[in-house]
Amino acid sequence: MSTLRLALVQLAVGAQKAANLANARSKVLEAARAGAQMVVLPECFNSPYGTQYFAQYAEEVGAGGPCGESTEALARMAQEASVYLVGGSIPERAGGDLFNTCTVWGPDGAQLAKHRKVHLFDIDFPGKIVFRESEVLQPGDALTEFGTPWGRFGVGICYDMRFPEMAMVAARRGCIAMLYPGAFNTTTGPLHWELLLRARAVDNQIFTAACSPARDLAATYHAWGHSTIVDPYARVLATTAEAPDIVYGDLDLDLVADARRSVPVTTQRRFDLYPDVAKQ
Ligand SMILES: NC(=O)CCC(=O)C(=O)O
Repeated sequence: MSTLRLALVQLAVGAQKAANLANARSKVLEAARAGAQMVVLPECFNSPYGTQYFAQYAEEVGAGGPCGESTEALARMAQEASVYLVGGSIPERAGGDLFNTCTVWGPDGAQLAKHRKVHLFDIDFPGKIVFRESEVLQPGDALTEFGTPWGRFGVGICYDMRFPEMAMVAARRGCIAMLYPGAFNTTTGPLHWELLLRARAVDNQIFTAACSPARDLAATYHAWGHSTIVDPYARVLATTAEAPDIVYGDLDLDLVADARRSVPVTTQRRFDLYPDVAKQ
């Protein structure tokens, strides 16, 4: 189990939820036919991305199995394709609250994890973009990992990748990769998307991957695209532009130990000098 074929489905997401689910299914099956063993879908894969849409597209999301149209579809497609499926994210309704939530499914269709976006995307980039998820969403309150035959994986959603502590804690707990369904935009994407993925990778000597929706210039939010996989040396292993695509990467898992042997920062930390940094 020292190589993993990972696929990121850069999906064209539109206004019809049923069409988004059907399109996701067909791309997950296509990735599986191409040998993918784990597939990642984008942030907000069943709905356009925007605070005005979340309530309309929201569904309940269980922790122990499917309970709405989208999670039922995810469980079925993981099983049909026989892959580990990181099911992007969907707007989740829980009581009176809404969350931005990722679910993870095993090849038998069992639910392995549920992550609610912890850091909400609230920015004001003068003259470029104002976005405030917190106007309609609540933040999650837990970090998320799941186990596979290849090792443990951490999950974050988009803006979560800006917070190094999250990836650092996952790596110190033994995760070999951080996976981020994400939808950066045409302002922050060119500035920071690849930089952040490579930074999280080099700091922690893990793989990182982020899966975006394809860009739709008719939508209210223009996703950056550029779904990307980075290795533990912070090299870009696979990437794409903004059109619908599937990005494949063959992850040589020995590279995690290899990078840590070559540049042994994991054993050289000086917690005596920064004791307030979580030593997990
Ligand atoms: N959906 C998001 O969280 C977008 C994050 C983003 O664009 C950023 O710059 O951060």
